Amino acid sequence: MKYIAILGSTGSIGRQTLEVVELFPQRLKVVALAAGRNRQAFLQQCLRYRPRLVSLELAEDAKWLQEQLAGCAYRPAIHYGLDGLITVATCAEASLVVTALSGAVGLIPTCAAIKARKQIALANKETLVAAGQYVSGLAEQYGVSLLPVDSEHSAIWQCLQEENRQAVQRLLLTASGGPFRQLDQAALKQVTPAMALQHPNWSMGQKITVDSATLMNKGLEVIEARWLFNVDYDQIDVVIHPQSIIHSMVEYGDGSLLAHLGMPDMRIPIQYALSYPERWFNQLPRLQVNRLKGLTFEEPDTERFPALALAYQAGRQGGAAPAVLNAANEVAVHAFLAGCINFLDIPYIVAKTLDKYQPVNPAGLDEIIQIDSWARAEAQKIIKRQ
Ligand SMILES: NC(=O)C1=CN([C@@H]2O[C@H](COP(=O)(O)OP(=O)(O)OC[C@H]3O[C@@H](n4cnc5c(N)ncnc54)[C@H](OP(=O)(O)O)[C@@H]3O)[C@@H](O)[C@H]2O)C=CC1
Ligand SMILES: CC(=O)[C@@H](O)[C@H](O)COP(=O)(O)O
Ligand SMILES: [Mn+2]
Repeated sequence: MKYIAILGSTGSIGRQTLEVVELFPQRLKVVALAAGRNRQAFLQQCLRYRPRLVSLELAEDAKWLQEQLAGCAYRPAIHYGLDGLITVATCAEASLVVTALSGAVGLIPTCAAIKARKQIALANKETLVAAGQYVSGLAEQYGVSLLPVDSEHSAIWQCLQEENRQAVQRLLLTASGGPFRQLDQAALKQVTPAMALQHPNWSMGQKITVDSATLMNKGLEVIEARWLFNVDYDQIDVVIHPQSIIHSMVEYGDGSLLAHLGMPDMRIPIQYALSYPERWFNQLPRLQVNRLKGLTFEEPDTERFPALALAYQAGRQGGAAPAVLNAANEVAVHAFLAGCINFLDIPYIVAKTLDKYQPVNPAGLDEIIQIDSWARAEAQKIIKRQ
């Protein structure tokens, strides 16, 4: 039996993780759950999975949950806030923590889980973008594996052969291109949040869906791949593949390309991270290769979608530049969703925040968090000046 804690259980990845848990009741058990503000959904999850330890973002919601469960035989320990996330991430009973929070809020609890020697099923890519060097060093120090959940990274992980690691030439991340792949600059300026939230192939949380539309998601994934697989940026390429059937590829030095194909269904990579090193049978819908109409590929256009180039630039610059990129992007996406800025302002705000940043090599987590806060404040100032 694997005992699991989930950070972000009410979100897209969190809910799909619980679906996978339901497929394997003899093998997976939920022992701790944490969520944000969706207290109704969280209450239902608590009643269904009966984790002993739970947490919500706000104290008032934790109190509300306590009241809802007052008459029940089931009485979990209820926490809240950042301390609550850390408590769930370090839950004594859990051997594996699924990090499914959205944004850099995942960084501190993930580090706490690593220090508590939990295996990490990592969906929260922003953790590795903001602090890739620190987090991968910490994982090595504590002998903890970072098991990829992100579909592209799961694909690469499955195409990497340990005996051939030296022969890897490059990683090829596929990108759908998002809903605006074929729009010109003038049309991009006019797109609304509702349009940006219509991903062509995947149903996901709001932040990552907007990131997919700007191609920032692929930029964050390039940085995530650099740290998960310990490769140089020169060895990571992005190719647009609008069908999202090939989830990524690994090119070897002899000219062989290994690709991972599957339905665009996050339960598959989530299950693999939970089952690893085993591969379990399931009844999920299968990819019918004979029914595919065609798989196509294009170069990404970084003129129309500059976020991808910004992420490569920040990644190559190193130090705290990726943390700045990530923080500014979180603020800009939030402002776009709130209707305060237009779609093209997102990469503009990220670029301007990076311009203001004085390069530093952060000494540790505290400094990374300080720089993250600084970048958020700078991005807000730029938005106010718009
Ligand atoms: N969705 C997908 O298919 C994929 C997602 N990812 C990555 O996985 C991560 C999660 O994405 P996704 O599931 O789409 O995101 P969602 O927005 O759907 O879910 C985010 C989760 O985090 C919780 N949360 C947010 N802020 C806080 C906080 N301050 N304290 C406690 N809980 C909080 C939310 O709680 P609540 O809703 O209760 O407020 C929710 O449970 C992201 O890093 C994303 O990039 C990677 C690949 C695919
Ligand atoms: C499902 C998943 O892993 C997402 O990160 C997805 O890849 C987003 O799609 P894009 O390829 O459009 O960024
Ligand atoms: Mn992905």
